[in-house]
Amino acid sequence: MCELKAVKVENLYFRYRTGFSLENIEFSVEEGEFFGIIGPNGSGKTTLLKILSGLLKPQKGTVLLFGKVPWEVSRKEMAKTVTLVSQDFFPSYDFTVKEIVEMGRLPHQRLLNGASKRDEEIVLKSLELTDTLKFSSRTFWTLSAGERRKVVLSKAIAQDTKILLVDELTAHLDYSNVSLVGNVMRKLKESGKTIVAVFHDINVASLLCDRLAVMKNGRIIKIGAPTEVLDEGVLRSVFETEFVVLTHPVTKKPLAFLK
Ligand SMILES: Nc1ncnc2c1ncn2[C@@H]1O[C@H](COP(=O)(O)OP(=O)(O)OP(=O)(O)O)[C@@H](O)[C@H]1O
Repeated sequence: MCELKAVKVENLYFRYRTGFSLENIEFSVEEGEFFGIIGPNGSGKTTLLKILSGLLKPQKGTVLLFGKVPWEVSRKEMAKTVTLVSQDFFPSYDFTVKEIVEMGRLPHQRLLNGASKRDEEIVLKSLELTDTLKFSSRTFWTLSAGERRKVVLSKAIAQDTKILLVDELTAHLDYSNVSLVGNVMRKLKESGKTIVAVFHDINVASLLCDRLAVMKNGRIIKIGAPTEVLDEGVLRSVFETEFVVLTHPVTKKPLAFLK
């Protein structure tokens, strides 16, 4: 019997009214896999994540998350299956960090019942994991961009979905926080979560991901292990600039540098 894929996309076509389109998108992600998406600005990476999260509906093709079509299940069921850690999270009220992370537990609560002791424990653990517990009583907008990024990730961790979609995992983070967030993602993967993440830093993608997809002009150009994708020829044709690819002396993963 064929095992259910965490993510399965077939023959996907999506077009914005302004003209940009995603075409012939086909890939699948195994449960527990860390799948990275790289590609130039405007190649369609965020649009693809929004489709996977159910925020946008494609005009053609199939999208299945554990066998279910995102826009055909209830919002509550979706919110237990998948979460999108987006670049643009703008709370409309000056919530505290703790209140933001508590929002991640809402899909698990019954109307009027409020937060349980377990919800509280999960919120605290999520804050601890990303080292944001120290900010828990500060309001979201008093934090730096990098600190806010980690809070939004904490909220997603508290939501405890089977799939995490992460747009620009390391944007605004310094080296110690890239390392911290990388370790958090590894722990999530070890606990069985499926992660699909967009990266601008292809070397961080190489170090963290099991497989990578490279996008250009709304199409997937190549999918494979980092060693197959971080190839000088592939990178040159996708980013239209020269690269040199070396091997990380410790992890043996490929690392790409501008020539
Ligand atoms: N809501 C929208 N309406 C119309 N066009 C859009 C919309 N959102 C994005 N686009 C366009 O679709 C294209 C792909 O955008 P998308 O944000 O998916 O690219 P990306 O690969 O994530 O880019 P970046 O690396 O710069 O974040 C771009 O040309 C963008 O201008």
